[in-house]
Amino acid sequence: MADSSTNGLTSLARALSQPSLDLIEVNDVSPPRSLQLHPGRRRKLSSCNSIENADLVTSPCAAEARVLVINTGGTIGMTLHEDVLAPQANAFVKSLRKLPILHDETYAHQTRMYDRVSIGPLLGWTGAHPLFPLLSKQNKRIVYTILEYNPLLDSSNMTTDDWGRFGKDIERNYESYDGFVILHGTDTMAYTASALSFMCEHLGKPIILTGSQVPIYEMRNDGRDNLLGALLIAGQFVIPEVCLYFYNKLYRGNRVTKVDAGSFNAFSSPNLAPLATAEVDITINWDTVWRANTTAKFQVKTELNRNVGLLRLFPGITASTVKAFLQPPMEGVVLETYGSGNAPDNRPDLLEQLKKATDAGVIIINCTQCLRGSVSTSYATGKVLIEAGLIAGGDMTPEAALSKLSYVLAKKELALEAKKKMMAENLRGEMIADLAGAKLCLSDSRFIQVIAKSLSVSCKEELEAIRDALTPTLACAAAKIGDIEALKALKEMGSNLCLVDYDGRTPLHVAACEGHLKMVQYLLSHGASVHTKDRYGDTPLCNAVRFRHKEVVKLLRKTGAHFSRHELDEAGTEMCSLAANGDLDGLEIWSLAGADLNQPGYDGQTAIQLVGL
Ligand SMILES: NC(=O)C[C@H](N)C(=O)O
Repeated sequence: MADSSTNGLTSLARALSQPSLDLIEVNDVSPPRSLQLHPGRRRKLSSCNSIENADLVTSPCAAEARVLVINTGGTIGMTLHEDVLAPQANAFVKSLRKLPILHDETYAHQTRMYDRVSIGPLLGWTGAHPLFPLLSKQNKRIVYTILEYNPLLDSSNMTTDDWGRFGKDIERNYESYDGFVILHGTDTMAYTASALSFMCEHLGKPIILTGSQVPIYEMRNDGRDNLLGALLIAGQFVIPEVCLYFYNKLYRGNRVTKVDAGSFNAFSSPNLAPLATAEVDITINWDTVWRANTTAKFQVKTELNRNVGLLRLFPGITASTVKAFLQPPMEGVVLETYGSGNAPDNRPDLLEQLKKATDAGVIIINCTQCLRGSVSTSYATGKVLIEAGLIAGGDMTPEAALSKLSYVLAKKELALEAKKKMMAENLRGEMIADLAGAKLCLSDSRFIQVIAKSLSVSCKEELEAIRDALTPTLACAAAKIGDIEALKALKEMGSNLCLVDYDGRTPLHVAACEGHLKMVQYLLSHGASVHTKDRYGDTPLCNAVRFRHKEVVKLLRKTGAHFSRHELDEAGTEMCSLAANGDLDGLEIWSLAGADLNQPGYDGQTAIQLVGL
C-alpha cells in the first residue's frame, strides 16, 4: 500500500506535468577549475574515493535541466547508531536509487550508454543526439548529480568554513547546472541560507537548501517531499536567490528561522510571504522574487569575519555581562532587544557600555526578539539605542543580521562608516529598510509589491486594488520630486496616472505647482487631463499660475487648459491684489494663462485701473 508521503510526491510530480528525475552520484569531489564541464563533455574524476558512478554528465538536451545536489549531511541522510541519529557516508544515494520517483533507472542507463558511445565526438558537441530520448516539453527531465561531502555533518557541527566550501563548489560548477540544491541539517540551516545569500554576489540561478526532520529511509518521512520539491523548483524555475524549501514552501533563505523541532513544518518566514508554494500547482510568487539587477558576474565571497556575536537582552542583565561581551576582538554584535527594538532607558550603566563599544568601532545591530515585526523608534526605550550608536536592523532575523555582519565586516576595502551604511541597507531582500530614515525610492516598482506583501496580499485582484489605492499618492509624490522614472514604473504596473488622490489632485496638479516642465510634458503625453479640478476647484493651470511657472502655463495653455468658472470668479480680486502690490510679473502670468486684466475684483475695480495702465 502506498504511504501518504508517496501520494504527496505523486501529486507534486503531477503538478509539474510529470517531470522525471535521474540521479548521478559523485562523492566528496568537486571538479577543479581545469575540469569544468562543458555541454556534452564528460570527465572522469580520478580522485574520487568509493565512487560508484563518478561521472558528471552535462546534457545538451533542451528538455533537460541539470541540478547539482550537494549533500552536506543532516537528518535527511542519517541512520540510527546506538539509539542516536548520525550521518552515514554513501548510504543516501543508495537509498535514492530505490525510489523510482527520484530516480529513473531506464533513463540513467540510456544516458550512460549515450556517453559511452559518444565519448570521442562529444568534445565540443552541442546539438541533440539520436541516442537521447526525445521528450516533450511537458516531460521536462531533471538530471541531478549528487556531490556527497566527507564527512557528512550534523548541521550543529557546521562553521563558516563550511559555508565557504558550499559557495565555492557552486561557483566552480555554476555554468554546468541550471540550479543547485544543498541538503543540510535543519538546526543551522537558516544561518547557512542567510550567509550564502550574502556570500553569493550577483546570483542568477536558484540555490535551494533543504533537508528533513525524519531520515529519508524511514517509511513516514518528509525528506522525499522536500528533496523532490527542491529539485523540481531548482530545475524548472529561474529564481535567482538563495532559498530554503521545506514542507511545500519555498522561502527566501535570509528570511527564515527554525521554529519547530518536532514538526515537518519546521521553518517560518515571519516577515516575508513564501516565494513559492507547492500545492496542486507550484505557484511562484514572481513579484517577491529578489533580483540582483546587475551586469556583474556571479561570484562567491568566502571571506567572513568571525568576531561577531548575538546578545539577547533580558531583564536584569548586568552591565558587566554586556561589557565582557563587547570586548575585543568583538567587531560586530546583533543585540536582540524587546518588542519593536527596545531596551531599558533607565539603565545608564548598560547604555554606557553600548555607547563605549560603538564609539570604539563595534557595529551593533538592533534586532527584535519577537518572531515577527520590525524595530522602530516609537518608544523612548528604542530611541536610546539610536543615541548609543546602534543601527536599526529593520525586520531582519537575527540569523540574517549576524551573517550579514560577518560578510560586511570582512570587506577590508571598506571604511567603518561604509560598513555601517551597508548594514543599514537592504542587500539581498533580507530586510525592509527603515523607510522613515531612508530616502524612499519611488522608481523602485517593487514598492507597491512590498507594501502588498506586508499586508499579506497574495491574489492578483487584491494586488490590483492595493495598486489602485496607492497609485495616486505615489504618482503625486513622484510628480513632486520630478521623478519621471517612478511614473514610468507605475505606468508599467498598469497604473492609471490620471487617478486623483484624497484631495482630488492629480500628478499634473502637483507637477504644475512644482514647475516640473518635463514632468508636465510626460503626463500630458500619457493621458493626463488639463481639466481635472481638485477638491478646491483648482485646475493644474491655476496651480502653475499661483506658483508662477511661466513655461508650464504656456504648455498647459497650448494643450487647451483654461481657468475653471470658480477660478475665473476669483481671478478679478486676485489680480487686483497683485496690482495693488505693483506685482507686474504676477499679472503677466495671469494674463498668459488667459485671464482678463479688465475683470473687476470684489469691489468693482480692475487690475488695469489699479496699476494705472
Ligand atoms: N533535522 C535535522 O536535520 C537536525 C539535525 N540535528 C541537523 O541539523 O543536522
